[in-house]
Amino acid sequence: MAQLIDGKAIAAQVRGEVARAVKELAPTGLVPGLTVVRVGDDPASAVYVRGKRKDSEEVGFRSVEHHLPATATQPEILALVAKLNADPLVHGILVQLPLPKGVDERAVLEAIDPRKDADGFHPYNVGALSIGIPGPRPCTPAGVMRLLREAGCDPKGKRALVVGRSNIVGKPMAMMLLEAHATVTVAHSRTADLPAEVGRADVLVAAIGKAELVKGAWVKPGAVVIDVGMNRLAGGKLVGDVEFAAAAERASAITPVPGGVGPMTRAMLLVNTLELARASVRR
Ligand SMILES: Nc1nc(=O)c2c([nH]1)NC[C@@H]1CN(c3ccc(C(=O)N[C@@H](CCC(=O)O)C(=O)O)cc3)C=[N+]21
Repeated sequence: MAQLIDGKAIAAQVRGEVARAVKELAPTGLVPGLTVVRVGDDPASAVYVRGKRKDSEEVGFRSVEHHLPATATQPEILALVAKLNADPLVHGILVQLPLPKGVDERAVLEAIDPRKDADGFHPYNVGALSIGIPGPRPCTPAGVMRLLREAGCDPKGKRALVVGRSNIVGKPMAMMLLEAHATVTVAHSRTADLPAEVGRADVLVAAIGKAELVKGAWVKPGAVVIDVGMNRLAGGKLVGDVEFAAAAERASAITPVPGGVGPMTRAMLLVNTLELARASVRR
């Protein structure tokens, strides 16, 4: 049976580290500030943003949420981002995605000052990741790297397979595994033989967004399996992109859903904001 990688517990540990760092900064007068912009009334976004707020307050950040109506126009959103860019108390800005239809997401993400980019989604920071310049990194793949480390898995020299090629998870995940010296393959919806690719992977990161698409029987015995998927079934149950029970019989370690990657995504947002705040006094 596989070792269970407890994302909830590791995320709590990361929050503890961030809280300690915030206390150490207090005498200097620096309080990391995270501002979340939420547009419209997507119920899932409301839940996520509430969670981010709770996390930020727990670690001692200055936490602010701006909620714009679903009818907010792109110029209005850009004006808010410009105001936050200019506010010295704001170190991290997160614009909750997805944005309402008709708003150009790319234009909004590009308008965020890259030095305040809590998600690491700005094209400058995407480029920085690809050539190894330090900076904020996308939270989900950064959380996965931390989970691997905590599970005692060093990707160096291993075959890593990332299933999914999104800008927010798959692509940055591949870059981070490459930086960690893995031999990286990226599979996606047009991959010819996914079971064969999975069968070769020592480290498997599933980020497709389809419930239990990756079958346990495909998993290489002894592999480390990280499941980024969060799929809500009709009955309300949350499942990952990997068939958990069957995969756990073959893997050496595996993340659960929920309680795996999700809590780490939130925790890494705090790490990014702390680092952005620290960098703000160095310039
Ligand atoms: N600019 C931006 N940055 C984001 O990081 C971002 C975003 N927009 N839009 C939406 C997605 C989604 N997301 C989640 C993070 C953690 C959990 C999480 O903690 N999930 C729990 C379960 C929650 C449940 O039970 O529903 C878990 O996996 O254990 C979920 C979802 C961040 N997102």
